[in-house]
Amino acid sequence: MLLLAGGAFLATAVSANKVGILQPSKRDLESRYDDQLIRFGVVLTSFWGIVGFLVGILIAAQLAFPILNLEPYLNFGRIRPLHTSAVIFAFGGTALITTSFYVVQRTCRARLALPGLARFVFWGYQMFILLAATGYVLGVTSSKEYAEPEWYVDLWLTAVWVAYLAVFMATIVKRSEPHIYVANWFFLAFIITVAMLHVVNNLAVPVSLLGTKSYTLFGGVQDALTQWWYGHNAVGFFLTAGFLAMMYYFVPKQAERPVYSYRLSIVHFWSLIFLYIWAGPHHLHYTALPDWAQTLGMVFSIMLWMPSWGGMINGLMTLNGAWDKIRTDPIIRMMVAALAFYGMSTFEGPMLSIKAVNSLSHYTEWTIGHVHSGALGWNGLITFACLYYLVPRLWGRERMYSLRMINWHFWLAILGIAIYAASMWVAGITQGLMWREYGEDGYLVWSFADVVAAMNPYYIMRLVGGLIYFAGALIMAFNIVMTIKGKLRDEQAMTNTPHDPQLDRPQPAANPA
Ligand code: HEM
Ligand code: HEM
Ligand SMILES: [Cu+2]
Repeated sequence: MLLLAGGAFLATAVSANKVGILQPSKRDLESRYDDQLIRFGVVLTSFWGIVGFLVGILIAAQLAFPILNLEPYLNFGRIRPLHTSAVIFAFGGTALITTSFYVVQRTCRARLALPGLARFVFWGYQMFILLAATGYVLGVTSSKEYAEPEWYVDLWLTAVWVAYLAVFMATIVKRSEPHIYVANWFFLAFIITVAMLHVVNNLAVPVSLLGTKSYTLFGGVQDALTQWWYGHNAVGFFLTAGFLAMMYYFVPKQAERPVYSYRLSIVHFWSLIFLYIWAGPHHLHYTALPDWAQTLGMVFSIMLWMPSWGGMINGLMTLNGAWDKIRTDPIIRMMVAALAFYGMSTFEGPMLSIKAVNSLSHYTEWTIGHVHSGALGWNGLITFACLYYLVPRLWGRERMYSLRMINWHFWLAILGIAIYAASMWVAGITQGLMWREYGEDGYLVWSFADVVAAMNPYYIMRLVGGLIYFAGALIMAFNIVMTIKGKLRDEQAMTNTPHDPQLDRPQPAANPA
């Protein structure tokens, strides 16, 4: 409450003083598009990424070295949701709002509608992040995974989100381009579905008006089903539909090719949307949920493989005729890797949803490996690539400060993901097999504590993978700062046979850098 009051005070002060954070700046009023929020968004996305990865590293270290559980504010139970919210909602959410405001203006050839409300959306969402994060550290939680914020934060986010829908829709309505490009379809599906999921899953009765505690409206297995209807579709519409929207704009742009198949994009859009909504019960296999509902979740998950790969194929095939760019353009290479990880995790997901497989994988680190091959590989890499696309354009620079640093970022990220995912896959399958191993006398061979101890080396490996991934993100942050400052690193081209016109500049004979 104090934070809200402080935020409102700050907002009033800032807008009264016309600092230009809450109003379009002069530069943006004169330019064709309203890009002020997008510049803030690019910086904040990088910032939240670094924060979120750092908290991920902290909890990874806590699992490897339990002595790092610092009671009460920094114990694992409070910091884990801080990590998941920081990466999904702060890093991912800011990236989505930022890119959606950028993309909708370009593809509609219209300025952002309702500029005042757009500023409320942007800064109000940052306020939501602060409200949620402070709550977690203080032990305020609704205990619903990925929906941990308590009722007062939920209400605030509802207001912000309705405004977001209004700004986005109004911009589409006033478009001067008759066609609504497919990226906007995906963004709209993301905004509308997240609104529905958020409102229904967070229906709750507060205990008191001035207290933080509330109780959910649902009970028992209904609560579990509502929660995973939400949780699964948070993956489907936040981490997938929204990021596919980014993919559909930035991959063709960077590749300088039209999207491979417009028809495929429409077909996989509608099938993705209709199938995702039903797959949630795969999170509740072998629970009190009726068996038919579990099977339903499994069947829809397996069908989901196809529209998912439809998106991957459409993205990859957009490079038709420009495949050499993978060698010459590190941003394209990052996009291709992101799509490959999207394909991998949407193959693994349907497999995990098969009940026989899930009986081994559920509750194990395998799930964590699956999550991070999607999160680090797909969401992380596609966001980094979009940031690299945006920064030079938003600040009017020729290119990023250093292309070679993008290359370093790429390889560090790939190495980090490989170590993270591989260690979790091995850990998870080991864990699952140890839990179910019977001896000849019919007793379980391993006690629970034995299995915990067996995980330790993998936890340390995962920590190393996370640190490497993080190092790549630090290089990106440095690269972005230098680009914004207007610096250009004098460096040799990535290859001697350049394709990208940006690389066609005459190169010095020797490498002075
Ligand atoms: C340096 C990078 C990262 C590290 C070191 C890291 C580490 C971790 C750790 C240690 C956990 C807890 C695992 C457990 O309880 O067994 C976790 C959970 C999670 N992380 Fe990350 N993470 C990183 C990046 C990300 C990113 C970028 C995202 C999403 C965009 C993400 C999403 C999640 C989610 C959704 C969970 C919960 C998984 C579940 O409950 O099944 N993480 N992470
Ligand atoms: C066709 C697509 C996908 C299907 C069918 C699918 C299916 C599954 C299944 C069966 C689980 C394990 C449930 C359990 O045993 O508890 C799971 C967990 C998870 N998946 Fe996926 N997955 C898909 C794609 C993705 C992608 C692309 C991402 C991330 C970008 C992702 C993020 C997650 C997360 C965060 C969890 C952990 C939820 C939790 O327990 O906290 N999934 N998924
Ligand atoms: Cu799911």
